[in-house]
Amino acid sequence: MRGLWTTARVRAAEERVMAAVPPGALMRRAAFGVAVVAAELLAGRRRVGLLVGAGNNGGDALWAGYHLRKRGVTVTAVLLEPSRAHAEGLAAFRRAGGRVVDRLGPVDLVVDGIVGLSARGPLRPDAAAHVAGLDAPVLAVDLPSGVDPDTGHVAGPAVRAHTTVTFGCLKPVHALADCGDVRLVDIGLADALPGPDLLELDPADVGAAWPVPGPDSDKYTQGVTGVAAGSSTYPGAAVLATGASLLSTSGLVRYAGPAAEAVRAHWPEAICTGSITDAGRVQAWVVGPGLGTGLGSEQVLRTVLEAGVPVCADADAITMLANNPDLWDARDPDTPLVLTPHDREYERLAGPVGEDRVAAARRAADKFGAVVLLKGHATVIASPDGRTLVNRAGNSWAATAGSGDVLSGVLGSLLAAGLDPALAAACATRVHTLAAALAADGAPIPASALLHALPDAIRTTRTP
Ligand SMILES: NC(=O)C1=CN([C@@H]2O[C@H](COP(=O)(O)OP(=O)(O)OC[C@H]3O[C@@H](n4cnc5c(N)ncnc54)[C@H](OP(=O)(O)O)[C@@H]3O)[C@@H](O)[C@H]2O)[C@@H](O)CC1
Ligand SMILES: Nc1ncnc2c1ncn2[C@@H]1O[C@H](COP(=O)(O)OP(=O)(O)O)[C@@H](O)[C@H]1O
Ligand SMILES: [K+]
Repeated sequence: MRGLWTTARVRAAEERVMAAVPPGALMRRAAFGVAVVAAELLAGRRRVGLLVGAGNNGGDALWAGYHLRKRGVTVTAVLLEPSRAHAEGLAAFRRAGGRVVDRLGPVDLVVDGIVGLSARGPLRPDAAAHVAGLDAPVLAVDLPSGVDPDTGHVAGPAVRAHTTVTFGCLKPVHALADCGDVRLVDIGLADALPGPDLLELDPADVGAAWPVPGPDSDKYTQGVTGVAAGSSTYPGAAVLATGASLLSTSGLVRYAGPAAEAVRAHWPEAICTGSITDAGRVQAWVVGPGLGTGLGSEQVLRTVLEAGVPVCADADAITMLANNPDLWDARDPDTPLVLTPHDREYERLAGPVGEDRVAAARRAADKFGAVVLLKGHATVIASPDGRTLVNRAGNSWAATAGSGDVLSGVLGSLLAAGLDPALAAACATRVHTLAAALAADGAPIPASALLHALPDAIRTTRTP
């Protein structure tokens, strides 16, 4: 499990540590770390260009330039605001033989020291002009300039980093935006940091949490998943969600709804019935994918919410809850509910997502007293108890019709197994992401291919 800390808390920790170490010590450690990674990326090549902004991020770049000069690398620097460039860093850089230039010529690596934790908004025009002309890989100092450190939002021109070297701890940007390969350099902040603001699961965390049958298990003890999804118009959603539940658990999966024939044809092991009223007992429900939003579907949703077991409400279930707030009354507030909206569904439910997806997920989790899984390339999972988990897909192969149905099926089986709902949501998201990468392997895939990669994805998390 990796923690991520917002800039306000990083700054507070830095201040505490800075008071206890010699002046400039933190920057020296940070810059040395940048130089080590730069040397590794250079792999024997010898030309580095620095883009240097007005603050300490530029200072890091200049000191890294100093260390690279000491290793015999040719280093040139563009100072975006010469009068505000970090004075000691610039003096050291020049002393070591670094040259200040107006524009970077041909180089093998660019070090982005334009802006770091104080970044606000996209790159300003002069910085953007220097970045636009780059054709060498970029090593970003702390974060790619132009990307918001706390939200990962990119509102205009920004650096695209091959690698990012960050210091002391990870920040939200590193899980929410594309920072390339992220390297963490220890500058001695750990003891000064409070608990993290965000968490990101490692595959091993997922493997450790995944329910597996033991000697005393049978099909009932592992939790029975109920799937209330699909319609005569959209039977595929039911097939995908039920299949995903079946492939995520060794326990039993029941399907209830008008797509029973289609589900049975694809998944003979599912127990299928045409109506929610004779579905039998389950330990969690998945409701919504392809269900429709008519009166009959509202009744299905009401029945599920009244069942007193954890519920994953997806797709049409979310739309119904948004259109008809009376449906909330059917819910037992003490029973876990996980809402899995994409941005448009979120908007129906709780207004525009806005630039800060973490804040949006937390708002809705508070408002509804539910775990909210806000889907996207970076998925944010907020629990009403304040925990927030993030998962960055790293590839976009899952952006295909029906892949959300697969996610809700996986999540339902983890809820039925009794996992904490926020952990269940984060594990399901992570495995979904891994399955997409494994299935795609560089080429587009339909959601059914993602579905069939679930066992391999789960296996990956369980392999030490
Ligand atoms: N504190 C520590 O102990 C350590 C800190 N360390 C390092 O310090 C970094 C933080 O440094 P920092 O706070 O000096 O500011 P920084 O991010 O360099 O910004 C400078 C100025 O840029 C400007 N600017 C803003 N937005 C912009 C944009 N979009 N496009 C262009 N320019 C923009 C804005 O100037 P303005 O013109 O608005 O006054 C802002 O004030 C941190 O990320 C890490 O690298 C490490 O050495 C480890 C120890
Ligand atoms: N650009 C993207 N990169 C990675 N994953 C994505 C991207 N866009 C969507 N996804 C993932 O794909 C799934 C899509 O779900 P959803 O929008 O509900 O699709 P559908 O309703 O067609 O099943 C979600 O798990 C989401 O996180
Ligand atoms: K930077």
